[in-house]
Amino acid sequence: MVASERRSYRLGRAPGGVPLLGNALQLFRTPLDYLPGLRHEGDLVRLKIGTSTAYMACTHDVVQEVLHNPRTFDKGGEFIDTMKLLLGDGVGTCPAAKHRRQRRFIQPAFQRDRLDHYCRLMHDEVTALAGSWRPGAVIDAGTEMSRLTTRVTARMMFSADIAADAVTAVQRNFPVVWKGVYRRMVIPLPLLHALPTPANIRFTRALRRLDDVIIRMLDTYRRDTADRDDLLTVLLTARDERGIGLTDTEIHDELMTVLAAGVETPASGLTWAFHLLAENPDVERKLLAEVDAVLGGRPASAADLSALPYTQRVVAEALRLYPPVWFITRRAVTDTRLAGHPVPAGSSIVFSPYALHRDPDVFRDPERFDPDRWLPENACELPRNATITFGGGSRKCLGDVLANQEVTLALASITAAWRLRPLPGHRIRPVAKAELTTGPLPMTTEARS
Ligand code: HEM
Repeated sequence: MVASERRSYRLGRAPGGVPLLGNALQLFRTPLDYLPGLRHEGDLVRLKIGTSTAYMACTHDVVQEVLHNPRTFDKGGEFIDTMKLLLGDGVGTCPAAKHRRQRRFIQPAFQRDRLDHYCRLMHDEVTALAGSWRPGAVIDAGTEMSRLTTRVTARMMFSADIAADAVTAVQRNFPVVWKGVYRRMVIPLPLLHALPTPANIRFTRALRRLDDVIIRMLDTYRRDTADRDDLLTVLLTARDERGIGLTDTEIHDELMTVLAAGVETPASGLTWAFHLLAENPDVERKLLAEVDAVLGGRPASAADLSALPYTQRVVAEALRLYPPVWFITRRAVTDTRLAGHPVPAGSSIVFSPYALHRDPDVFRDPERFDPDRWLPENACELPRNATITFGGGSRKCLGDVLANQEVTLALASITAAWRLRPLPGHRIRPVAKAELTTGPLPMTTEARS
């Protein structure tokens, strides 16, 4: 059922637009202050970005209508075109017409039987990371979490013994590439990015090195066809119903997609969780009690997950308040209607998990960090798909279960051994980049006995 069949939905106009720029200043400078307020203007709100028009879906039903009509509201628009520089027609950026095929190829890598293997990788990596810290040191929580999730994702892609160099190369080069792609998304001026500035040279070099790693790994895996528990093996062996496999370019695009989708998002979720624990001592106390009772100081493994329900609620609530993917776009491919209102072909459709998760009509006291809103007896009062942390419909995140496990295991394993304390007087504000980050978050490592 589409939203407009349930009740009538208001079409509004975004406030504060100025000639020529429209609402671009608010959108690019202060999106996290501006977007949540748009729900007061309507369920669907028309925005001007320069000379083009975008429609923001502001309420739950309207967002669901967009997510569940992927052929009408398809991937497209400037952001997606820029992402394609890196991801080509990978599963996350390809149009609906290609999507089912791409998703079928990559889906086996996310099946339950493989998740235990990824949890073992996480166990190894988090043990190594936490073992490298010294009591009383000041670390930047975001940087440390990115290091962790980059290594886990790279090892998920290439598990061969001989792939250690490839994992290191991904760890070195991916952050540079991702930063460069983000710069190209917010400043869509190709000529500027072609200038031989130090940042552009670093970007081109890091991109070339990542491409080289993938070519080298393809070559290695083709020569030695051992059955490996990793993404590259899944992509190399997958066949469609006609027995046709993926081309090298398609494999490249899927590997890059997993890096782009799977590294910084869990790192952001984890970093926010550490910040929120430091700000909410009651929650921290309950979490530490659970972690101590279950783990007794050792790192967590997949078998511990079911015994860590409070930790899982902390993760769900951190991801509600600070969803790493804070802004999502689509493009209307034909003249259509959304929430009962006409939307011309080519219009951008946008929505924000950050704004939607703060809707007081859905979440009581939405700004409050309250893991117990996810207790079954409380969560049953929320509408279905109340949060869109992982999107929805046929383009829902492929790594949703994996990401929840990854963040829960890392949070439990680190808090079993360490308390991360914020530096006195250091204030943070959410920074809306490609992901929603805390910005610099220096924390002192306090060993727990
Ligand atoms: C907390 C961590 C994560 C969050 C918040 C997150 C969020 C999302 C969201 C919102 C989407 C949908 C975007 C849209 O509709 O345009 C998405 C798609 C996707 N995610 Fe995640 N993600 C996370 C972790 C991961 C991980 C760990 C992986 C893989 C290792 C992954 C792989 C993907 C892929 C492949 C897609 C594209 C799916 C498709 O279009 O069919 N994600 N993610």
